[in-house]
Amino acid sequence: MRPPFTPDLTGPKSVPAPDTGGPSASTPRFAILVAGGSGTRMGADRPKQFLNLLGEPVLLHTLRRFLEAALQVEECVVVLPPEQFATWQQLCQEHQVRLPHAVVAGGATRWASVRNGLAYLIHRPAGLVAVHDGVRPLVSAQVIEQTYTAAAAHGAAVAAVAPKDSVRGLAQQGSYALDRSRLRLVQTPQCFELNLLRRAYQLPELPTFTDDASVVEDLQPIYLVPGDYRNLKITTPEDLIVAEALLRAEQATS
Ligand SMILES: Nc1ccn([C@@H]2O[C@H](COP(=O)(O)OP(=O)(O)OP(=O)(O)O)[C@@H](O)[C@H]2O)c(=O)n1
Ligand SMILES: C[C@](O)(CO)[C@H](O)COP(=O)(O)O
Repeated sequence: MRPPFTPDLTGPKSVPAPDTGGPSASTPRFAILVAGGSGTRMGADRPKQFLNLLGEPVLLHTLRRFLEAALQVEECVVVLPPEQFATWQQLCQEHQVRLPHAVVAGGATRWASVRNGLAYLIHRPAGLVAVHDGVRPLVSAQVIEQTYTAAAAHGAAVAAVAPKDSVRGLAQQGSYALDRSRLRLVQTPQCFELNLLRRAYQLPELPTFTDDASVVEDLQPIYLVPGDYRNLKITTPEDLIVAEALLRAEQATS
């Protein structure tokens, strides 16, 4: 694996004193933005994290959400496919990005990318870490804040929303109705005590790991915080159209 590099480090790096107690208001906050995927379902000419969303790459919007709001994120790690480092560096120059972040090489799966991002935080003795999809550029500061706060209280907290549609399970013959009042659609951020997430990511990868909550849940119950229907994951082409509309609406009211 290539060593991590930092395309732009304008802010001073502070190393906090070791934290001996549980999480508190002063617990350091970290963020891992995973953008190591290839965007197969989008079918674009480049990974969807670099697609243009109202003048800026999707990933830059996401980075701003974490670093421009008053969330006190001390260190932000962006995970990218190693062959895309140069693209991101160029985009950062083009858009004059002054947001301090480290860049780390991703892996073959989201799990491997998160694990690599986590490894970058090795020098941090404790804290709270948010894992967020680089392709969820519309996450609000409120959802991020509430997820960090809940993780401080419960160890593991994940943003989620109730399904709006009816839901059916697949059976060998046909399908059957599920009680949607007992189901939630899981989003990111997913926030954890740093050492809990480290322990979870030391276990072997399973095919059932689709997010971080599924990696952690054998070690710690997952607390759900209200997510936001606007916090969509850009996955297929129509998501980009919806994201543009939502962003325009947000800009019009701010
Ligand atoms: N090896 C991987 C795979 C995914 N991700 C990231 O995890 C998030 C959610 O993944 P998904 O939407 O599935 O992204 P892709 O894997 O890029 O898309 P696809 O499955 O369509 O190829 C994205 O921010 C993606 O970049 C990652 O960091 N490393
Ligand atoms: C992490 C996630 O965004 C939560 O909804 C989702 O599980 C990612 O899934 P994908 O298979 O990588 O699209």
